[in-house]
Amino acid sequence: AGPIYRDSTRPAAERVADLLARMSLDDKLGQMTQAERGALTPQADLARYRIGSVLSGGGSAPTPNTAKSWADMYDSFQRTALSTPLGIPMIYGIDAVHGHNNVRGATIFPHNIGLGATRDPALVQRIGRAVAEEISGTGIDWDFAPCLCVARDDRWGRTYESFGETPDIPTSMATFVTGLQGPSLGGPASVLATAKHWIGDGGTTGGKDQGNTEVSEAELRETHLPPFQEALKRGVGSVMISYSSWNGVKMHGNGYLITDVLKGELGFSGFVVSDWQGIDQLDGQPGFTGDEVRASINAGIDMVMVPNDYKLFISLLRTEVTSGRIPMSRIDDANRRILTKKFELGLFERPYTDRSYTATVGSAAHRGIARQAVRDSQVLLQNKWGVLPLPKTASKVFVAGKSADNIGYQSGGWTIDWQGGSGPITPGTTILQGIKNTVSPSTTVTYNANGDGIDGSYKAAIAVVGETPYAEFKGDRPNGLGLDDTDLATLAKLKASGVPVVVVLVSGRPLDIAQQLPNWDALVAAWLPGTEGQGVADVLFGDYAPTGKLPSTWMQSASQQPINTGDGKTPLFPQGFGLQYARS
Ligand SMILES: OC[C@@H]1[C@@H](O)[C@H](O)[C@@H](O)c2nc(CNc3ccccc3)cn21
Repeated sequence: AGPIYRDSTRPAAERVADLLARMSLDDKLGQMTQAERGALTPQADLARYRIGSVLSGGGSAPTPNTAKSWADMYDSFQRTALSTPLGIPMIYGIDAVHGHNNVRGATIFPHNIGLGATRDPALVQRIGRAVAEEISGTGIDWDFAPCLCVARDDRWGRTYESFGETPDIPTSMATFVTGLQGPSLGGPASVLATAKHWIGDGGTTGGKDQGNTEVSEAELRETHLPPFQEALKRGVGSVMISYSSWNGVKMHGNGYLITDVLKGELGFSGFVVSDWQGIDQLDGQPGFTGDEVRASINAGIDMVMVPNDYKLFISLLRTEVTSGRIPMSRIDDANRRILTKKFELGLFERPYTDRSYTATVGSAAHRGIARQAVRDSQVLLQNKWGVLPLPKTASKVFVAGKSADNIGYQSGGWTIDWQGGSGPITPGTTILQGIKNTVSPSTTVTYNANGDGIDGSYKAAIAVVGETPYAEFKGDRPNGLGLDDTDLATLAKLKASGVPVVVVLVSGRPLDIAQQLPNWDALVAAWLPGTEGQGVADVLFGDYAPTGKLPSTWMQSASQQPINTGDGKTPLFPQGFGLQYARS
């Protein structure tokens, strides 16, 4: 019989204890180190430095970017990891935050704000399962999702990653964890989930990304904690620390909230991972130092997303340990947490890609789930004289707007590239294509992004407008949330034609549109629907009635931000608002 840690019939705790006893200090330090795939050159460094985890940052993909080459890449890294004396498998993490969004051809689901509008936790669980299958098909075992942020200020560039502005909606959508992991880790296509970002990322002053959340502990616990409690109840295996600060203290160095509250009071038994270069920010200077390594590890961080200078990290960590400034008990605790999840995931038994899932990437079944999610996320905000649903048999329909025929725009950030992109960046159905698929063969659909060619002969004009993609701090909008000049010009042209105007807003958050709204006959918030734009047309032409409800308060003006339900301010539309079609 081999060593206990290789015996899959033994409880994880026993296997961990046996393995830990066999590990050198270097083995242990390596397990706490996560390196970016592009930084691991030569790849043999993964073994030489006993690196325990690899990640793809946003957009960091193999060439060609196909599911098969992702799986081949994963297996190659894993083979290197297993070549070490103890053969501890590496765990690979990625941001699959609205589908396996770095992989070309993957199903791209609506971003979380749209899923919040569905108020359907069971649907979100099904989405988690579908995403887990696509992730598993590429070998990857760990998803840096769901973001359980409670976005309080729409000026924040990550508002679309939030399921809603009050804790009840993100809490209800923690079902995504169960979808990803399964009822317990290690089952079919089980992928480790990450509750992020601990804690208070959505509550910063002014909605500044990586800013300062200035609230009492009672407010922090009341508003930002409940979604994490639900994720813990569902057995979430990892928690990622927020870049933000709480009352001026960087979360990445906050021992009270990480160790005393998350691990102690809440009893979190998984492992805590930093954000990308998160520990570098503790001293306000670029790069990381031994002091920052010590402060973050002693605060309770178990694994550091370095992600590039892993040699320096390991060297500094070793010095902090041999000097006694980081106790060995902390190192062992971090290793126990990390190794427990690797054992529970079944990585020691099944370290390589299960190729039976590779064909699920972008499958019709998954795209069908995504299309349903798109339908259910549409929120009808205005519908004068019941202009919606549009008749499929209308003789002529005009479509305008920069976002009507653009997979990149309708998917938003975190799609193929970190910041997203424009045009046919991955296979999907644009909203325009969806419209064309829906109308009758005798209907003429004319598309012009700027609205050129509109005249009174059209039954209606559909203007698909809104935001171009962004992620994180690049999406912060401290100086206004209005439509851009391109969209305003398009809308003015349509208005001048006298034809009824149906506006479809493709955005990651409520926008400041109160002034323009009276000129529109109908308004549908489509959020960031992803690749299955057919779901928008399904609602516009009545195959499905709109059922979406606002997950966040819709401002009258950006000057009201932050504006949230119950704060006494008068919104344009309250959280929970959503019209239905008149009974036909
Ligand atoms: O992609 C890894 C993490 C992600 O899980 C976190 O939610 C997010 O806060 C996060 N931000 C970065 C920073 N990304 C980055 C991309 C290109 C250049 C520099 C930094 C990485 N990550």
